[in-house]
Amino acid sequence: MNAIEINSLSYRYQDGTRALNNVSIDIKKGSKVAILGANGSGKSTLLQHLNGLIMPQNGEINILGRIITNSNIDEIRKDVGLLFDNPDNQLFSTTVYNDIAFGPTNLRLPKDEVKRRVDEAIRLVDIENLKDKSPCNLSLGQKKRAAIAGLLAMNPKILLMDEPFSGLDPISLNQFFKILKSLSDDGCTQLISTHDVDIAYWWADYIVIIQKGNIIAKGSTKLLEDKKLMKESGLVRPTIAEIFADTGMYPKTAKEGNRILIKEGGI
Ligand SMILES: Nc1ncnc2c1ncn2[C@@H]1O[C@H](COP(=O)(O)OP(=O)(O)OP(=O)(O)O)[C@@H](O)[C@H]1O
Repeated sequence: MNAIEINSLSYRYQDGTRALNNVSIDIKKGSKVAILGANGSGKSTLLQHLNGLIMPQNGEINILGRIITNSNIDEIRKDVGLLFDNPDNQLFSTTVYNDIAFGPTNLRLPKDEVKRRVDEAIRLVDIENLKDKSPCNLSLGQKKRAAIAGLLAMNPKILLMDEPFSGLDPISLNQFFKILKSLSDDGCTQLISTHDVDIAYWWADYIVIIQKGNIIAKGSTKLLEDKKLMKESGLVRPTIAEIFADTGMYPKTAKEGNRILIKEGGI
């Protein structure tokens, strides 16, 4: 069953910029999707359509069995969380705690359920020490974590993340993927927009490559091994794919590559 079906979606900004051209994508429930493309290729515009921040001009979007319209978008948003590339667009309350509580409070959940969800999100993202601070006074990485906690407190069925890795240190990044893994185990469908082919290669189970608003390829992570396609899309092959090119071996991470070298190379 598909979580998201995008059919012939096109979008032109008011100044005439054509940001999406006839985009069609089906995304299975529970899948991990990386949307890759050069700067200005249309990744953010596409993600913003999926929670109704931008409404379709042409074409339609079906989210968990409902075609997005002005009348059902508030309902649909309860199931779809969007992590903005700039967390300043997401954080606006006086304290981190209130910010995380904003979404579940708006759902009119009982107070003790709001508190339970906020406490759990704070624990998961490990920002206990920041909960009474003003979001304006946080570092970029801390803001990102607070914004992620706000989304987690909404229990989204679909999580959209626009460039989520920027500003996260290696420990936070590791922790971020652990959170995504546990959400994924619960069936949450996840979409990430990124230029990071290395992460997309090991993390994703479905790849969408977009160029100047057109989908030029979609499918398995094998696409990222295609040197010509990567060049055409303004991307490069993942480092590990480059190292193992033409060897008939396809490790996804440095750790897997190292294991192969020790085994095959007799190191
Ligand atoms: N508000 C806007 N008004 C006019 N044009 C816009 C607007 N927002 C984006 N665009 C244009 O739409 C196109 C797609 O932009 P978008 O932000 O979706 O790309 P992106 O792939 O997310 O880029 P990046 O990787 O740089 O974040 C670009 O040509 C951009 O200049």
